[in-house]
Amino acid sequence: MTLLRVRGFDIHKGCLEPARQAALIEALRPVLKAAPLFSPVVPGGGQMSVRMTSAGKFGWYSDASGYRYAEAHPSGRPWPAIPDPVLEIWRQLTGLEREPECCLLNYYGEGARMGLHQDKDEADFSYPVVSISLGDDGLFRIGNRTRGGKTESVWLNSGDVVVMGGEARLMYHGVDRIRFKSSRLLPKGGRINLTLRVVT
Ligand SMILES: O=C(O)CCC(=O)C(=O)O
Ligand SMILES: [Fe+2]
Repeated sequence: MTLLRVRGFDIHKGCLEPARQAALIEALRPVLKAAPLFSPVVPGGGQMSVRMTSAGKFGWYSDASGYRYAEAHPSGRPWPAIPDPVLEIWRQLTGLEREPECCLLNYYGEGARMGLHQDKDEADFSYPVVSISLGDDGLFRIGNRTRGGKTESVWLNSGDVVVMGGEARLMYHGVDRIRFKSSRLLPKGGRINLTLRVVT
């Protein structure tokens, strides 16, 4: 495991060994069953190429009227609890007493991407966002605190964990593309990214 620091983003390469990655996928199965993936509509009216769901008290949600945290899945059912092996990573890397209230699960299938954005729907930016990559490689792009300017990119591989805290907390970031089927963790291919967030 090596720590790479890019513009304040702490990138823990190879943080999770293969057995731990497989255990995480197992722990996520019941989450996906209770709260199936959906494709959010964005305020402009388009649909995200990433499919998503959440675990925790709050889930991230978007429709034509905007982005927000919601207390229920679009089905109307509450979000399932954040699995313990996921919380364990938060505790290990942040050392914080406070626990995340949202685990957003993004699934990137072939061709999916996520445009540059800031994570700013949370109330307190002094808490970091912890991002866990599983499955196919994803090209993560890091920008600045404001839109535009030079960016830097780094490939995130299965088992990498990024801590976005401090100066990085409000910096633009996104995923340009994935290398579909570069990993065998997910039988059908694709990339799962989990982001752990303190919301309120
Ligand atoms: O997929 C990733 O690595 C980043 C996801 C992300 O930035 C987000 O969900 O806000
Ligand atoms: Fe983000």
